[in-house]
Amino acid sequence: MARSLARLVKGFQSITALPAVAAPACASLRSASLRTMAVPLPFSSKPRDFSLPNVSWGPEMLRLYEFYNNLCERETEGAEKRRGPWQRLPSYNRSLKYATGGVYLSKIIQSKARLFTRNMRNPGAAFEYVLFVNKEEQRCVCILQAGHLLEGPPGHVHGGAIATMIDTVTGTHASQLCEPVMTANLNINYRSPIPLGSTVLIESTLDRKEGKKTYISCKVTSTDGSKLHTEATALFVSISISHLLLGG
Ligand SMILES: CCCCCCCCCC(=O)SCCNC(=O)CCNC(=O)[C@H](O)C(C)(C)COP(=O)(O)OP(=O)(O)OC[C@H]1O[C@@H](n2cnc3c(N)ncnc32)[C@H](O)[C@@H]1OP(=O)(O)O
Repeated sequence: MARSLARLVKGFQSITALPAVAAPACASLRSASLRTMAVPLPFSSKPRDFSLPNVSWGPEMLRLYEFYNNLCERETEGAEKRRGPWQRLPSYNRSLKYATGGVYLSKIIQSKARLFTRNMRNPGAAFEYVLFVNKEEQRCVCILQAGHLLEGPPGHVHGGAIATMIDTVTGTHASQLCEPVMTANLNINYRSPIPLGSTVLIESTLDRKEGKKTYISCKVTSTDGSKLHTEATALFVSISISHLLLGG
């Protein structure tokens, strides 16, 4: 147990040493940058990246994915590929498992733990989404296809499912800007229902940062932007790892 905890602490130290990226999101970024540096990988076997296209994605979801994915790379005059203004964020269902030492924590806490939004086995049944971040503009865009298990009012998406996605998008965005964070406050105005099975855009923008506090605004719209479905504001507070381990 003592050795496990030591490895765990070491693992978290290596994760939190990364600037401006939350632990789950930084896993892939770290592995990518470390791979190019030929340093031993701190992460275990290949996790499934849930934010890549699968058979359940409809034409609108795929079209928007291609649109933002193309903005992740730009071609220079010499046909050389360079990093574009946007970056796709990979997404895993076991955040802890893929960080050094995290596997021990996931055993200590609960080995069956899975990220809420990524725990459906059936592709397309619930939350199908991909996030892109634009660090220059300090904004995030999520393309969401809402599956049939998310029903609230007949034929429409449950308000709690919408809140979950807003929390996920704004929380991921805040995590990109500072250390690990937790949601302190989330205010939501539901303006028009979201048809079940439809694809929508969730856009998050940074309002301001004040010390430990990050304020973010968010809106959910139809993919052509003509229909506003939901508006929200969120406050995230930076936390230390001990806040998670010791419960605040
Ligand atoms: C891998 C994929 C990633 C997906 C992302 C998913 C994101 C999901 C994020 C979540 O859902 S987190 C889960 C839901 N949130 C919680 O369970 C948080 C529970 N609350 C806490 O743990 C603590 O209350 C909290 C960390 C939010 C704050 O505790 P602290 O002790 O760190 O803060 P503190 O009390 O020192 O306050 C710091 C500042 O924040 C302010 N503050 C704290 N809570 C507030 C609040 N609720 N409303 C307004 N202001 C608040 C507080 O007034 C103060 O302002 P000042 O610095 O100006 O004095």
